[in-house]
Amino acid sequence: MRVRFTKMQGAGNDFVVLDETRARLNLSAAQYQQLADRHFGVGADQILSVRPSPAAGIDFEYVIHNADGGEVEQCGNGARCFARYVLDKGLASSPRIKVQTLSGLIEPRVNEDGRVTVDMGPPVFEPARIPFDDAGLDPQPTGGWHRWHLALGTSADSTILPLAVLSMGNPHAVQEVEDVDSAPVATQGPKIEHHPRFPNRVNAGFLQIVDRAHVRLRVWERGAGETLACGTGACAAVVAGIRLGRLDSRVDVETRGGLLTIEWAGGAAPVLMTGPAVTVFEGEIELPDAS
Ligand SMILES: N[C@H](CCC[C@H](N)C(=O)O)C(=O)O
Repeated sequence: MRVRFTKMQGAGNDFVVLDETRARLNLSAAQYQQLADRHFGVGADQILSVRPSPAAGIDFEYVIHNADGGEVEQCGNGARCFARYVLDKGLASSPRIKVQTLSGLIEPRVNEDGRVTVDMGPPVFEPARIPFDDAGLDPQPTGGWHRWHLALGTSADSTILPLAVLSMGNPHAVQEVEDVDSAPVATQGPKIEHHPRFPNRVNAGFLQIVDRAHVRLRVWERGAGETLACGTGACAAVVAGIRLGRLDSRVDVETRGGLLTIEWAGGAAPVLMTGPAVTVFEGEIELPDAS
């Protein structure tokens, strides 16, 4: 089947955007994987589908698939590109929209300077809602950092990691490192992603705190591997640092693909994420029929 797409990126996290406002493409997991494949397809970290409003008062449905073909609850960098796309394509009449995702409503707004701010909703800490199996772990997270000490392996000498675990609609496990450039992202990332205490797997963040308003971050993403930036990962890392008492309520997050700004007033307040959203090219691809 022939598929028209728009390639976009937000801080280097890259996407194939599909307009399904007039008709569903009904793609299979294998076809999503094909679109995301950097050798045999277009190449992307995630595939974003723009679908019609599901209910009054909501402008669009926003559906996200990882490069591995699996559907997920949320994608922050993708939300900024989604807002840019529907405005540029004339599908939205306002720069501020309400969007339904698997994890609930988010509100992106395209700013005058072209950057996009998204109300990502409040973070979630209850293990069952992340989901995270904390059975048998220290119920009172130690050291102020609301974190659990997780063994990466089963042998006596396996690494024990102090991980902050929370959800931004999708699950995140964040650890503090001295220097992101030397952090063991490629080796520890997959072990954390597939750790049995995360029944739906997890995104693994590696956070370096530079000062109270500036951090550096790398993320091994569930279903995509290390990406140049992760919007929900930036939200989760800043929320964890604020709960630790180490960060202010507005933080610049330096990622390998660009700068994101995260704001959170604490408690049940929403997390606001601001960053770039760029259209790279338009194209068409011949996809093998659903398998
Ligand atoms: N890999 C994530 C989805 C994409 C999140 C990321 N690209 C972002 O900008 O938030 C997950 O499986 O939950």
